[in-house]
Amino acid sequence: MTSILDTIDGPEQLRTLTIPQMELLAKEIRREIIEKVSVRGGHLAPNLGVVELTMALHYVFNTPNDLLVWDIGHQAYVHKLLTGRRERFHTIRQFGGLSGYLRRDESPYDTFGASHASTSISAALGMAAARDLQGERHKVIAVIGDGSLTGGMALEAINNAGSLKKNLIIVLNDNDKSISDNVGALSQHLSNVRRMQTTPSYRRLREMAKGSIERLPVVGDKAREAAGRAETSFKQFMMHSKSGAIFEELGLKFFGPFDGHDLNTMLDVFENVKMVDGPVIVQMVTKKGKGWEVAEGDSTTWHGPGAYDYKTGVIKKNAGDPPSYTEVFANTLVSIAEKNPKVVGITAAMEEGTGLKKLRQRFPERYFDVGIAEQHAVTFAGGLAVGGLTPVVAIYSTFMQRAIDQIIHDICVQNLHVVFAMDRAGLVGEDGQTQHGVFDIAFTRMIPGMKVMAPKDEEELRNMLYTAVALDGPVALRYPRGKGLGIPMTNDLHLLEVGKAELLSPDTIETAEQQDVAILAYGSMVAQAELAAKELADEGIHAAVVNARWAKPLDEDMILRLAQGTKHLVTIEDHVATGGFGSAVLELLEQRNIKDVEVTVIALPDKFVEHGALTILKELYGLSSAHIKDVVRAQLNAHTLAK
Ligand SMILES: Cc1ncc(C[n+]2csc(CCOP(=O)(O)OP(=O)(O)O)c2C)c(N)n1
Ligand SMILES: CC(=O)[C@@H](O)[C@H](O)COP(=O)(O)O
Ligand SMILES: [Mg+2]
Repeated sequence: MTSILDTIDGPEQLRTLTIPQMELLAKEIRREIIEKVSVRGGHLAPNLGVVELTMALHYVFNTPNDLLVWDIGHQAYVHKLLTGRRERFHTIRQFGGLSGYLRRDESPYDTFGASHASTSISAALGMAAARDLQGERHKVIAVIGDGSLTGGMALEAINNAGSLKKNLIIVLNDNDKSISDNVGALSQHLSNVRRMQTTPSYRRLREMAKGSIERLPVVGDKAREAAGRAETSFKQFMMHSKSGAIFEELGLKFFGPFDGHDLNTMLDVFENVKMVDGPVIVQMVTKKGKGWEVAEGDSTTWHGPGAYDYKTGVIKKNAGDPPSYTEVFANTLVSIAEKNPKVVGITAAMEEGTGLKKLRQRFPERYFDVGIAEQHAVTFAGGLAVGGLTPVVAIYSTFMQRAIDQIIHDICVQNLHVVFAMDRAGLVGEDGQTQHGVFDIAFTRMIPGMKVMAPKDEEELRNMLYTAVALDGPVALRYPRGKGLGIPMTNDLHLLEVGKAELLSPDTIETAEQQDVAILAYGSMVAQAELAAKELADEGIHAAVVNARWAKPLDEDMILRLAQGTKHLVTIEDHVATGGFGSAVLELLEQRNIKDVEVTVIALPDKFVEHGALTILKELYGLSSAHIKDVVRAQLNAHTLAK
């Protein structure tokens, strides 16, 4: 039997449906998402929560002429299904398939690329300003979550919108959740607004609203018919109620809260809001994970699960996998904090992802979730450091990009002792171009006073964190997404010497200098370098292997000795070539005027790397032992030919 979803090539078909048909479609969309996402994982609960909201938006607004701007875009799967991407939906987050976020090059309905939070209002306001300057008349609608509203950019944009007075509709998708529980005073305020919905005074207002539909601005017949009379009229009251006072004070009109799963209400509200002049905020209350019990019951676990069995609701796990770098980091931080009462941890709304939840559980008073506010997190850490504490700021590499000036201006210029623990460094796989953490060596290494390191495995991560906490001044450390190498862990923690690399093979620097080539590997690339060297030895090619440990300060002595001894260097890192570890090695050779050394830098090219399984991406971009071997052979062949 043909489903309604099968008949939807775009919003124009959606707009021909009746409310009962739309309700059926909502069920089909949920089933489609639950089944397709189960294969490789993805952002499940956020999408189940916005099925009706997305339908209502595309129904009422004339997309893509009216511009719909989603914040983050992790909740845009329904939007994709309704805008001509149903056929390819099963490819989502896979190499060559649909992106898990929004991309302007994927569809004209994706008006603004995203995946980092809190950008939608700024982008939408810019679009509204461009529209007005050019005499155009379309609507611009930003859809932002309650979590994303905690981000500074969103608040900066509201500040700007309140004074610019452009026609702009901001839909607040309020599910009372970030990935974990939402935090902060604004979130608390929204909870209070939501609570009004069930208070007696609200119910009284609702009663009063009955029968006064004639006072509404003109609405389309369909929407009027579809709308519940009480709810539609109630909006009029809410417009001037105190619930959104904080926004009204800033010059925006506030409507809500409304039930974000009730199509009748939403169609009417959006039809009305369309006709309001100036910037407006509409609060839609939704439930993360809506429609699937398991996800509704634990939306944090189901925010972005890996593959799962959609029949049983069990997330697939490989038994016996080594602990992840995140887990090792989190456990180590707790044991360091147990001995050192000055250590505190900061997360920007990522207590699960960074593992900092463990610190919260052990030392709640020494744990700070500042919301999606990376810039604030860093400067807040600066304040903690001035106050005599040792802050460890745990932020994914990609999100740390947000806070480059805070790192420079607030921490490094003042040489404050703050530890930057950058998880998800390197390629992250399915999350793709915006989430790969491939710029952090460059943006930390360039700053005076910063120390920069990366561990070769999870055991070394423990010692690096221990070292970083024990040092003084700013220290950055990066480690990858996913499981460790399965190295047996010791209970000891020991200090690493600053700027000292580890020669892995051969045993002494004197022998290493005599090898055919030296492979200098940074962080998680060390394992590939060791493998390559082992296999090259079978071919009679002898390679020294170095675990670089530090991108700043470099182990200049070791690098120079190997360069001058072997005359062949290969560097490898999971980071862009520009400004990375290899770049640092080249700068050193240039500064010392060493010219007669052949150096090949294996690193990511000057482009945004697409999404896909890590194995595919690493192979494609040469972050593999096979590629190291090819490079070494080419260097040595060229050398032989030149002789
Ligand atoms: C700058 C930034 N920091 C952190 C994240 C990680 N992150 C992804 S989704 C999310 C929660 C967003 O909450 P909300 O906006 O309420 O959306 P919901 O998932 O509840 O629909 C976070 C913190 C991000 N995408 N961007
Ligand atoms: C949307 C977003 O930014 C996060 O949900 C991100 O996808 C999390 O990545 P991890 O799965 O690596 O924690
Ligand atoms: Mg939310």
